[in-house]
Amino acid sequence: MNVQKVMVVGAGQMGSGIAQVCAMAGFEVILHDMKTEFIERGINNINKNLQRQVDKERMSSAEKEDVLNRISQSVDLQNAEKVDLVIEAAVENMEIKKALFAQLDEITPQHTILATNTSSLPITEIAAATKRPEKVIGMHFMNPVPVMKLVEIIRGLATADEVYETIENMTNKLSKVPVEVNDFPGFVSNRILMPMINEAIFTVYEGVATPEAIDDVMKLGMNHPMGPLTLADFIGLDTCLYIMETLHEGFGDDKYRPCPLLRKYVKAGWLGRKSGRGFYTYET
Ligand SMILES: CC(=O)CC(=O)SCCNC(=O)CCNC(=O)[C@H](O)C(C)(C)COP(=O)(O)OP(=O)(O)OC[C@H]1O[C@@H](n2cnc3c(N)ncnc32)[C@H](O)[C@@H]1OP(=O)(O)O
Ligand SMILES: NC(=O)C1=CN([C@@H]2O[C@H](COP(=O)(O)OP(=O)(O)OC[C@H]3O[C@@H](n4cnc5c(N)ncnc54)[C@H](OP(=O)(O)O)[C@@H]3O)[C@@H](O)[C@H]2O)C=CC1
Repeated sequence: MNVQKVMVVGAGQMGSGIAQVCAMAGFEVILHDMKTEFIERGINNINKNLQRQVDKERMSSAEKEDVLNRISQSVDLQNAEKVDLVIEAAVENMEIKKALFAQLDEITPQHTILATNTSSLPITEIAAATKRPEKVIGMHFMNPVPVMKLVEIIRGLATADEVYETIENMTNKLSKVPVEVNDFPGFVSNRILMPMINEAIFTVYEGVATPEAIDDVMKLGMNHPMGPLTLADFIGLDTCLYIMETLHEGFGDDKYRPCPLLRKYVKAGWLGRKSGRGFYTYET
C-alpha cells in the first residue's frame, strides 16, 4: 500500500518526534492531541529541532518551512477520516489506547493501517479493540526520534504480511532501521533496558550510591551514552513505571517488580525531565 497521509496521535515527546521525521520524509502529517496547547508545545519542539539543522547548515530555511507546512494540527479525531496510516503515541495506558483504537476503527477508511508506538503493551490486545486486527501493528520508535535509528516492528497475532511490509517500507523511507520482533511484554528493547533502569533505581533506594555515581559507573565503565537514571528521567518516570508494570503483570515474575522509589516519584509528580524533576532537576 502507498502511504501518503499520516495522523500522529499524541503530541508529546514521541509524537512530535514521529511527526517531524514523517514530515521530513515528505509525508503529509496531521498532529493530533486533546488540546491545542499540547500540539503547540509539540510544534515548538519540532521547530527547535529543525532550526538546529538550519543553524548547522544541513537544511535551508525554505526546507524547514516546507517541513513545517506539511504538518497540520488537529484536536478532533474525526480528522483521521482521510489518512492512510495512524501512528498512536498517546500515554502508555491500555484503556486509553483501546478506546482510541476503537474510535479510529470507526473513523478511518477500511484501508487505513493503525499503528501504535506503545513501548510495552500487547499489540494483540490493542488490535482486539478494532474490527481490523489484521491492520494493527506495533511501530516502536526510540527517543529522541530524530536521532535514534531503530524502529522495532511488532506483529500482533493477526497482523497481515502486507501490513508488515508497508510499515517496513515506511520505516526505510524515514531513514530508520526496522527490526522485527514478536508480541511479548516489553518486546525486546524494554524487556532488556527497563529491568536495568529499575535495578539502578533499587541501587539508589538501597543507598548503595548516589544517582550521579551510578550514572558515572555506567557511562565511564560501560560506555553508555547516558547513565540509567539520566535516561529514566529522559524517557519519563511515569512511562518507566507503566512499562515495569506491564512486564510484571505480563510475565507474572517478581523479578520485574517496580522499585517502590519509582512509584513514589511518579506519585509525587516527579516524572523526570518533562516535569522538571526526577532523579535530577531541570529547567522547564
Ligand atoms: C522507552 C522506550 O520505549 C524506548 C526508548 O526510547 S529507550 C531510550 C533510547 N534512547 C537512548 O538510549 C538515548 C541514549 N542517549 C544518547 O544516545 C545520547 O545521549 C543523545 C543522542 C540523546 C544525545 O547525544 P550527545 O552526544 O550526548 O549530545 P549532543 O552532542 O548534544 O547530541 C548529539 C546529536 O543528537 C541531537 N539531539 C540530542 N538530543 C536531542 C533531542 N532531544 N531531540 C532531537 N535531537 C537531539 C543533537 O542535535 C545532535 O545532533 P547532531 O549530531 O546532528 O548535531
Ligand atoms: N518516552 C519514551 O522514551 C518513549 C515512549 N514511548 C511510548 O510513546 C507513547 C507516548 O510517550 P511520550 O511521548 O513519552 O509521552 P508524553 O507524556 O510526552 O506524551 C503523550 C501525549 O499524548 C497525549 N494524550 C494522552 N491521552 C490522549 C488521548 N486520549 N488522545 C490524544 N492524545 C492523548 C498527552 O496529553 P496529556 O499531556 O494531557 O496527558 C501527551 O501530550 C507511550 O505509549 C510511550 O510508552 C515509546 C518509545 C519511547
